[in-house]
Amino acid sequence: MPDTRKRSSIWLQFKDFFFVLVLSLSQFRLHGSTGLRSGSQANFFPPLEDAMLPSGSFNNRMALITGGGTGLGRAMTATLSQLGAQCIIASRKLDVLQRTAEEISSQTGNKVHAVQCDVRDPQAVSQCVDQIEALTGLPDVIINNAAGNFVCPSERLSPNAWKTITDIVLNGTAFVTLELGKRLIQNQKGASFLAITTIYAESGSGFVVPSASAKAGVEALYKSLAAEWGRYGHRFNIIQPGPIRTKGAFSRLDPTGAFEKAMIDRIPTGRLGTPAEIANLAAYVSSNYASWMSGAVIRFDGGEYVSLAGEFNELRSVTPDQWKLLEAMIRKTKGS
Ligand SMILES: CCCCCCCCC/C=C\C=C\C(=O)SCCNC(=O)CCNC(=O)[C@H](O)C(C)(C)COP(=O)(O)OP(=O)(O)OC[C@H]1O[C@@H](n2cnc3c(N)ncnc32)[C@H](O)[C@@H]1OP(=O)(O)O
Ligand SMILES: NC(=O)C1=CN([C@@H]2O[C@H](COP(=O)(O)OP(=O)(O)OC[C@H]3O[C@@H](n4cnc5c(N)ncnc54)[C@H](OP(=O)(O)O)[C@@H]3O)[C@@H](O)[C@H]2O)C=CC1
Repeated sequence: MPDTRKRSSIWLQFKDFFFVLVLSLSQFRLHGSTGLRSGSQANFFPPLEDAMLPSGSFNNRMALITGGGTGLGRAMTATLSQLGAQCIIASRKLDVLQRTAEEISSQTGNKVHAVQCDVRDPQAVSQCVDQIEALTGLPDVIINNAAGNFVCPSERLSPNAWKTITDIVLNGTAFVTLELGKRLIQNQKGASFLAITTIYAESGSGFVVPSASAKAGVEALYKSLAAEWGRYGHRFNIIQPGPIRTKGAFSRLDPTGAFEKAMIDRIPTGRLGTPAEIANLAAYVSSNYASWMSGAVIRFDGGEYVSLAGEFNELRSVTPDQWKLLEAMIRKTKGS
């Protein structure tokens, strides 16, 4: 390579490295390196971490949680297990699942089973359900939580990138739901189905377009089945979480941490959600206390969605003195 081209390629690599470094350092300086980052108004809204439902609420009940080895799925599994459920967690990485299952079982005293399953593959899903039937019988609670996502400008997406995300999120949820739904119907057993989507399933969002499209499809699937399969004893509900720190989500959606402060600043409750909070909500929706709830779409986001939606919401930054001036200006227009 000629010297000038070599020098410019080294400079480009250095520039990329410098960009990431500056983003990471500014983030560290503003918020510290770890922990639940929050603004001062978060003091009004402290998260409660303990299980909300009475103990034993899930005694003699079986729950399947896809993606239950990590993040939010793990928290939901821990709560259901603590409340008496026998849980089955399913995803691709058996070692991760087994570690989580052992940790939760040893804390709650209730068995957690680990079953390997790639939800993109309908045959694997069918085999996974065979395994579940043999281990525990058909579940009473199904939580479709597994997902894949990354931020990427849409013009950079390959067909396989699109297919990978939509296969995990939409097809995966459909395969699990249809396989279990059919077998439950055959056995005349009702169940609670819950899908974890996200707030942008409703609004759409740039830079996560395969995820937004697939999550919107999941919502249509669950609302449709809520109408069709009530007659078989099935309930279908949806939780749309806002941002909750997990390694899986944050490492793929904000890898440098540079966008986090702006995100928290626009959340009216001034903080991220916690895994325990969504686990309590998922437990309630999946429990018999919610037996009249079906077809519901529950937004659980600290107010982020409405905050992003209202075009005047940025006026929060106007000070009382500035309001005096603005009001005077507006009042002067009387009669004009
Ligand atoms: C503004 C601040 C935001 C802060 C956080 C906000 C939080 C709010 C969150 C809201 C919603 C969240 C929704 C979520 O779903 S979060 C959960 C995220 N968790 C996961 O994604 C876990 C599982 N993910 C994975 O296993 C991988 O990331 C996977 C890529 C989705 C699948 O892995 P695998 O099957 O091994 O796929 P490949 O690596 O073979 O890739 C397939 C295909 O995709 C292309 N690709 C992969 N990564 C990227 C990328 N970053 N950019 C562009 N393209 C990518 C890859 O090249 C392959 O395509 P091809 O064969 O054409 O090369
Ligand atoms: N954290 C957040 O801020 C938000 C999260 N959500 C949603 O919450 C849910 C959980 O996300 P979160 O806990 O943050 O992220 P994680 O990355 O921790 O969870 C995703 C899980 O999906 C599993 N998974 C991925 N691909 C497959 C596959 N092909 N087959 C089976 N399982 C698969 C993964 O396990 P494995 O790798 O072993 O397969 C993993 O356990 C997702 O539905 C996500 O969209 C929604 C809004 C906000």
